[in-house]
Amino acid sequence: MDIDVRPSEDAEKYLATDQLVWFGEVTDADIEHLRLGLPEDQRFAVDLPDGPQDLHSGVYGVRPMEMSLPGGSVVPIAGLTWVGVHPDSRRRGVLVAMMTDHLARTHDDGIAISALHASEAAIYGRYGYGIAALTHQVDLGRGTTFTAPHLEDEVAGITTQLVTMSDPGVAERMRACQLAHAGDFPGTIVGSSDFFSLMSLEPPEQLRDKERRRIIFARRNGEDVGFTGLRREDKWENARPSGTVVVGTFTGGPAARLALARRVVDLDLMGTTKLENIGLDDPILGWVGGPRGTGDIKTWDSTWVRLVDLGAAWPLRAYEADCDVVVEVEDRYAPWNAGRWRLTASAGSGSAERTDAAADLTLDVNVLGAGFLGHGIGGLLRAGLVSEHRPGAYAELARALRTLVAPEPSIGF
Ligand SMILES: CC(=O)SCCNC(=O)CCNC(=O)[C@H](O)C(C)(C)COP(=O)(O)OP(=O)(O)OC[C@H]1O[C@@H](n2cnc3c(N)ncnc32)[C@H](O)[C@@H]1OP(=O)(O)O
Repeated sequence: MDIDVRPSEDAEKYLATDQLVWFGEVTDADIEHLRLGLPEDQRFAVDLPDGPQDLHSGVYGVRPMEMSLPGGSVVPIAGLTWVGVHPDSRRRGVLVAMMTDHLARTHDDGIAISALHASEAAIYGRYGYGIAALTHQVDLGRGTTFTAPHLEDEVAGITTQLVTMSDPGVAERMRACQLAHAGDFPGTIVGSSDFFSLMSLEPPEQLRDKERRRIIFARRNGEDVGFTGLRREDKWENARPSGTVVVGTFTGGPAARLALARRVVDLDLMGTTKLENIGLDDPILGWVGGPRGTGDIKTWDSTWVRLVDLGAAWPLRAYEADCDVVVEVEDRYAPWNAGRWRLTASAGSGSAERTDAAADLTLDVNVLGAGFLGHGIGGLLRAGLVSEHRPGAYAELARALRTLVAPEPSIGF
């Protein structure tokens, strides 16, 4: 059955479908959330002929965003989000139709990369997305000490400033800071100003007993040089204050991050600091002497990347090692990518050209997405997810894609 995917012109129906999938009721705040979160022409829907009358059978949306790549370029990407299929329409191919539509539209719009945060691990690999950045969630005790002798001079010049997310100008300051540091932290996703304003929308029914999100800026010579977001949760145990401060992504250079980390483990009346989004090579683990210098530590997938246009995407980033490999790319959902490519990297620059030469490797396009931000993919050959026809060819490709430092996890979107 051919399933038609069209722009949704009915914001309330779109929202109500999303809220059914994500178990909520539509409120005035959700309408504002949708307005800030998704441009009107980036909301798409399916209405199956025998589907629900009052709701869509499926919805998805795209946030126009930017992402930094190895080498420092910051490029436009399609941020796939709000994917949901009505419970009565599940497992009838609605998602397949929506993903096919998304990839074709993104390609037609000249955007080479799509990215997302997945709700479940099993959904997006088949559509060509690979796990391109991992994230740690790390618990730290009150007053954890951080050792970084070669940053101390720089940290001494940094002060911190606590503000509330909804204070005037905060969203703009956050975006400016993120953009300024994105190039040094490949994998950073930079949202539009609306995206940051969206984060300050915290209606009472969502907050319940939580405090509003606060932002701490790191400042040097009167300028912002970094920030992080936090929310404190109040708790008393045996007459002692033992609250938890939940901290989001750190933005800024290493010295700003150190100043911010020291600040968030030293908040009055808190017992534990939960860092929710720390990259695999984040300096935090070095500062505390390794994983046993923390409390609980967990690892999850962060950004999933999809090369929508392989030929256009490959030269957008820089490469730390050379390679020259012929790859047979399997790509069921973006057939314009499928087939044989000569992928090269030389003196930092990449080029992707069509070729008839014999293939050195056969792999799904999701493998290239997984490696595109610099995350190590060498293990996928051992895992049997790549087929190698010329010994050593995969090592060449994986070394070229890998960066010295693992990519930055991104803020959820
Ligand atoms: C970027 C984001 O927005 S992430 C948010 C994703 N949305 C959600 O998790 C909301 C809850 N879930 C849903 O709405 C739906 O179950 C969806 C969107 C995940 C899947 O929609 P469906 O229309 O049922 O998927 P569809 O029928 O097209 O199935 C496509 C294939 O994916 C498989 N699949 C779909 N969902 C899952 C899943 N959660 N786990 C494993 N496999 C899955 C199907 O089995 C099918 O496989 P097949 O081709 O081998 O038969």
